[in-house]
Order: sequence, then C-alpha cells, then structure tokens
Amino acid sequence: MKVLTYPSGKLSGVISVPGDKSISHRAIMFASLASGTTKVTNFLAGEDCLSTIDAFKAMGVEITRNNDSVQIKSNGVNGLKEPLEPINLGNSGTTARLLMGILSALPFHFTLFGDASLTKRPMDRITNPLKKMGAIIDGREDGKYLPIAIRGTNLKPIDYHTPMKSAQVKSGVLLAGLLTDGVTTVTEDTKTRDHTENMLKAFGAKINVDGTKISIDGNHPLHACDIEVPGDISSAAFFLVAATIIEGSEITIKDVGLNPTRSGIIDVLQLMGANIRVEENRQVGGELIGDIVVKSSNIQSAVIEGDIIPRIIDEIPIIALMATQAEGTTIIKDAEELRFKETDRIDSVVSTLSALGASIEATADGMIIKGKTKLHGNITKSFGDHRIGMMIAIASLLTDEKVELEDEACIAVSYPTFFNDLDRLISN
Ligand SMILES: O=C(O)C1=C[C@@H](OP(=O)(O)O)[C@@H](O)[C@H](O)C1
Ligand SMILES: C=C(OP(=O)(O)O)C(=O)O
Repeated sequence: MKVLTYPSGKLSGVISVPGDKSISHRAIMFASLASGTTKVTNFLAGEDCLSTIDAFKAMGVEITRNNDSVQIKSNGVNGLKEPLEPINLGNSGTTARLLMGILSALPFHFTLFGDASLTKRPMDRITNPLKKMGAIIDGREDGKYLPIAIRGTNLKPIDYHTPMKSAQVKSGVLLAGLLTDGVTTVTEDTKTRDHTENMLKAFGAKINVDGTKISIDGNHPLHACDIEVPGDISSAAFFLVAATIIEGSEITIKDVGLNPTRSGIIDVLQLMGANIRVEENRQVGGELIGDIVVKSSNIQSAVIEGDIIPRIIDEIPIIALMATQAEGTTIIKDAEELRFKETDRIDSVVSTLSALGASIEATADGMIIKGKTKLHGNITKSFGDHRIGMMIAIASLLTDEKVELEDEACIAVSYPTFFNDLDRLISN
C-alpha cells in the first residue's frame, strides 16, 4: 500500500523516461535470432522485458545486462537450444504473443505460463493463425489460454488478415514467417505500431511494407545490429498529461520515441488544447525521437475514435483522467481492445476514476467522461495493472486529500523508476 500525498502537485524540470518497452522486447528477440553480438542501449529494465531476456537465456543465448545496457551474443537461430524448464512469461502479453510465433517454428518442445493476469488474456488471437501455418499448439480451452505447450515444427507460409487491431498478432505471425520457407503476408485494417517491421529490416530481414500489407521472405539469416532504444512515449504520457492538467506546471521530457504509429497522445493533447511543443526531431536507428515541452493549460473535451485508437491504445487510461479535467464531455470509442489488456481497462479505469469522484461511464467499446470534476481522496487499487497504478498516482496530484494505492509494485512492469521521476518533477 502506498500513500500518495503531494501537497503541491505542480510539476517542473527536465527528465528522460526509460526505454521503450515494445522496442526493448524486440531488440532482445531479434538479436537472439541473429548471428553475432548485439549491444542494446537504454534498454527498459522493466519486469516485462526481463521476462523476454529470461526466455532467450533459457534457450542458450548469452545475454548480459548492466543496468540499461544489454549485450546479446548468439549463433543465430540454429544455435538455439531446447529449454529444460517451462518458460515464465510473467505479466507480458508482448512476450507471449511474439514468442509463440518464434517457438512454433523451432525444432523443440516448449511449455509457457504466466501470472494470474496473463493467464486470463486471450492467446487464440495468435495461436489460431499459427495453427493455420501448421503449428502444433495446445493449451487451456484449445489453446485459447496459458499454460500453453508448443511442439515446434516446419510451418507453411500464410497470407493473413488480422481480425483485430493488434501489433502483437501482426508481429507473432511475421516472426513465424521469418523462420518459414516462402513469403508470409500480414494485412491489417488499421496500421498498428511498426517496430517489428523497422527493426527486422535493421537486422537484415527481407521485409516489404506496402501500406498496411507486410510481407516477409522466410529463412533469410539475421545479423547482429546495435540498437539504441528511444524513451517510451507510453511512460512519458503520464507526465505530459500531469503537466497539462496541473496549474503552474512546465516540464521537458527528452529523447522520447515519436514513431507516428505511437505518437497519438501528442495529437490528443493538441486536440484538447494542451500547450505542447516537440523539439529537435531526429532519427535513431529507424525510429524518430525528440524532446517534448509541456506547460499547463485549460483543456476542452474531444471525441476520440477510429484510426487514432491503436496509436494511443496504452495511453487511454491517462487520457481518461485528463478528460475529467476538460470542459465538456469526452467520448472514447472503437477501443474494445482495452478489454484484453492486463485488466479490462474500460472497467478498471471507470471504477477507479469513479471512486476518486469522476463522472465517467463505460460503453461497450470505450467510455464517456464528463468534465470538469474535482477529484477527491479514497483507497484505490491498481488491480495489478501498471498503467492503472500510474494513472492513480497522477490523479492523486489533483487533490489534497489522501489517496491510497494498493498493489503499486506492478508499476515496475513498464516503469520501475516511476515514483523517483515523479518525485523529481514535483520537488523542483
Ligand atoms: O506490440 C507491442 O509491443 C504492443 C502492442 C499493443 O498490444 P496489442 O497488440 O494487443 O494491441 C500494446 O498494447 C502493448 O503494450 C505492446
Ligand atoms: C498492454 C500492455 O502490455 P502487454 O500486452 O505486453 O502485457 C501495456 O504495456 O500496456
């Protein structure tokens, strides 16, 4: 239990946030499939990415980590070994879905399990297309849920249209395609984050992106390639919103990843009237990065729907909190994917913000939030969901009353130094 009392919630100063979670996972995975030694800098040492490291160590890859620097020494895909024990995926959906694509094509047997939250999350979205490629997978409810066993085998390529907006599904199928003779194609209705495509190219894969259609030519070897991970915009989002809604704030967040498939939070902040500026855009290893400066301002409601949703999918909890401080009614639609995250984030956001005094209601695919409301203290729970925990911590800045947060430890999944950074911005 953490007691959150910040008498002056005003934020100021300059920080950088830890490395991007999606990019950190992929760096470990692709380096493990590549021959040679890869150095990864600004790696996110969050629990989810450590689960990915452990999975590849269990397959014999030499991985050494010194804080946020990681070295991966691999003999390529043919150097991988059968793990002797079941692989623990912890809380990480990304590790689960991407790894299943890889393991399905390796000549070994694997057993995968996760924590209580991951065990409830749907895996059939990835096991179904993999089974169409010939994967031998079994798990609870016919492979819908973990624990799952995989007997790796030779797969056949597939031309797959993803039925849901999911970069994890797209990536899992492309990774199975990477290890399969022939051309595998994935088509999406709406473009989701494209870190897999960008980074596989950097490691030498033959991958072609044509709008929302991605094709990969299987069994081309990957070669080691150093990766500098940009700051995670999904982590930065908590402070960008905090500085916007807390009067008198002004902050700069340096070296944030601004990949257009991830930067929807900037569009939402601008749409709602935030005082935000992006400075010094530059490219680092195929990913755009820059510094973001935000000053507090009055904000208005917005209707947030359609193609922007995958570009803000992990930021919706903090956007919902922002909407409680906007004039007017904010409507978030087309976000049914929120129901399949670490918690059902439509229900967990609505119940938590309601407990703090917000006027918010759930819909089938989103939420309706009436602003502007004065929030108050209460005893709250993260429900074991890191993004709900961080949303509550930012909400606590809006009231002088005591907010208690149960189960705050889960924040280490994506942002182990969150409270240090918050304290630095508050005490400046
Ligand atoms: O590919 C990734 O790294 C991720 C994709 C998204 O999940 P979905 O693919 O389930 O939308 C996102 O919510 C998750 O935090 C990370
Ligand atoms: C949904 C998330 O991650 P994952 O699916 O990898 O558990 C998240 O980080 O918000």
